[in-house]
Amino acid sequence: MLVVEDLSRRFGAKTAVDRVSLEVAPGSFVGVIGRSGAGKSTLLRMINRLQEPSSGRIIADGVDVTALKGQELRDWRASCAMIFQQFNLVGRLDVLTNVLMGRLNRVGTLSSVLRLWSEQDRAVALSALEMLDIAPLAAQRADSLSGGQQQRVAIARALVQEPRIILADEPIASLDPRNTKVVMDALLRINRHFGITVLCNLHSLDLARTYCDRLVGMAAGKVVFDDAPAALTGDAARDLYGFEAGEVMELPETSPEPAFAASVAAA
Ligand SMILES: Nc1ncnc2c1ncn2[C@@H]1O[C@H](COP(=O)(O)OP(=O)(O)OP(=O)(O)O)[C@@H](O)[C@H]1O
Repeated sequence: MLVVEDLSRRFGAKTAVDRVSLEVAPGSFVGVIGRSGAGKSTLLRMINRLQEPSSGRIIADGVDVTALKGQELRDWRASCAMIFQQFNLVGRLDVLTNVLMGRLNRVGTLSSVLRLWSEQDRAVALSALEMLDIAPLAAQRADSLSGGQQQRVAIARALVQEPRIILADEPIASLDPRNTKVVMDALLRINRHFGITVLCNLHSLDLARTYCDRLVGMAAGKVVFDDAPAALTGDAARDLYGFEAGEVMELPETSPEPAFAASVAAA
């Protein structure tokens, strides 16, 4: 269980995240939604400790993550892998090497400097690429791939870290609709297959309702909605997004269809 307790982050006079408390069950697929500037990225970055909280705590399976230092902090970062909008691959390196970078915390310093990967590490990386249907691209330079392919490489790199949690910060924001579906399907597949908890910042409410089994809505740093996607009625979306609501979702006249994720789980 991941527990966020009364977590805040201030930047000068601005409170980006304001006393957020959440409990995230293992294996869930949680969408974090809200207007630009609501505090979604700052929340995810604090969970990974890329950003230090101003106050509050993050507890993972009873361990106070906010107090971790040194190797324990590095281990925590490896166990909650981040996926970014801009993929963050090394463009001049091939796909397999980019994926192997996710194993860096598991090999010795010398091996990592010399990039001496074991056969086992290569096998793990290749199987992650197979899981994401991009194994034939293993030898290609990362910068020769499409955006959707690059994001799948980034997900494979996250997967070989053997994380408990994946924190995806607007992972599809720079992708076209076809690649958006491929990448969201890939995240859902690894969530269901490995039971990895996914926290995913999403701008599109329609995508959030389609893929997530819980939605956390943020406004001005606070959690203002926390419920199943089916509870996100047009009125709730209007409360969350105000006049922008029509831009981020098809506003339903009645209750929305059950989430795709729920129907997959029930099948
Ligand atoms: N490093 C920083 N320095 C100063 N202010 C910051 C910093 N990071 C974030 N903020 C501010 O904190 C608030 C929340 O930002 P954050 O990026 O978490 O929002 P968001 O919901 O992820 O937005 P978006 O959807 O646009 O990414 C914003 O007002 C932002 O300008």
